[in-house]
Amino acid sequence: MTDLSLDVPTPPEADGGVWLSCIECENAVAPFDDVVYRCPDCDGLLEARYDDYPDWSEFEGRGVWRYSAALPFESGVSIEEGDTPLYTVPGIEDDLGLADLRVKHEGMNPTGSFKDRGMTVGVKVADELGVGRLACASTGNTSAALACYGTRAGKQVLVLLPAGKVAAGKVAQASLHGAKICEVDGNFDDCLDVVAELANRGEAYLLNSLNPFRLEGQKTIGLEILEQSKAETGAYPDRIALPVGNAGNTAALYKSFRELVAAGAMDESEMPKLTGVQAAGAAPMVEAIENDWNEVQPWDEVETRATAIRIGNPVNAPKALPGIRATGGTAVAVDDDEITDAQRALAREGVGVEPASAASVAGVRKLREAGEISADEHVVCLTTGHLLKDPDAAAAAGSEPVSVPADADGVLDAL
Ligand SMILES: Cc1ncc(COP(=O)(O)O)c(C=O)c1O
Ligand SMILES: N[C@@H](CCOP(=O)(O)O)C(=O)O
Repeated sequence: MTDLSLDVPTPPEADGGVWLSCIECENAVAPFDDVVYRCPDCDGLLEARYDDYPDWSEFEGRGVWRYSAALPFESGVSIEEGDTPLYTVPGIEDDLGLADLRVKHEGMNPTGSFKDRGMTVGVKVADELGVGRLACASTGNTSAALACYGTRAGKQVLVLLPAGKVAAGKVAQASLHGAKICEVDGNFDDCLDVVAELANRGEAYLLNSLNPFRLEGQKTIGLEILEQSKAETGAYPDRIALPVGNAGNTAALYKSFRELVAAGAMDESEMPKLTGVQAAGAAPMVEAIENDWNEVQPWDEVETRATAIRIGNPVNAPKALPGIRATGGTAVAVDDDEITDAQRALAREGVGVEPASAASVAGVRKLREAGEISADEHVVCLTTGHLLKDPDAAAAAGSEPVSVPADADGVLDAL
């Protein structure tokens, strides 16, 4: 398995101190001469590489672009993404018996998910490349963010969704922000195959997390968690638990840690343990970690209430599996009822999330009960999308309204 080294030779044609390198064969590919998503030699995944890596002193401003010294550009197509809250959740923290538990709520981004961080960078790259049509496959959030940022940049946006499997709020967002929506008779993985073929034919620029520049934006989640945790608790977290679908965030957070280590800004031993959580009905990454496999075996049939992570073939697994292992983390599967319980618990702390997001908290509960997380740990759970993304799931997890007559006594009688 690859060690995801950042120490690869700079290609002579690298422009502006950033280029792409294959994580498998370390072949360097100049970024802007060509539109590439995989290594032309071995089909491996690509990662952005830089001449040098910044330390904390080089970051200034707010949001994603605070970290521009670690990104391919100074600025992008922005609507003030990032800078999301790191909430305390004292009720859940007590219940789980943890020294410190925080929730990094990415649902507070402009379109209500972490995808905005990726799109502000990815759409900027698309603009620099001069491409006209942007496309993605999506379980919903990627399509909402791409529609929003792509349209703002004046691009045509095409999104492929698995028919009947995307939450209502997300389809509404993609539609109103101006995307052309195609509903595919297949699951997310089928949609990604189709959109990848369109991209390879040159019909569209792909902005799923297979695009390494999108993950550069998502890297800022890791940088922000570390900075906020240090400021608020005096230390980096011991562990970051996150829901896993296509495994882009796991890959991106690990890259943010590796770059800080390369800059001498963090010791390798300080990297938080990356802890991936999947829905039991879509858990190929968990299967690979549990069996110590170097590759995931794709699942053809996937099902879960957490539709955002209803993914059977996580494209970023070759980047994410080493991240989980190198940080001493793990992966765990939770069932749909455990996800809904965690969604309710978060809502009672004032943190409204969609089902996939609640998987992170459900996973920490499971690992804590199994004794795999100790009481003295400082844990951050990533909650990836807002409650209103999936109003049907929220209503089903909440309580039924009661019908009352239009008078005060009638209301009091119903209490
Ligand atoms: C709300 C939400 N949570 C989690 C995920 C999983 O993130 P990743 O694909 O980076 O593993 C997604 C999409 O994949 C999502 O939309
Ligand atoms: N949950 C995602 C699935 C696609 O993942 P991506 O990160 O590869 O774009 C979505 O919102 O569509």
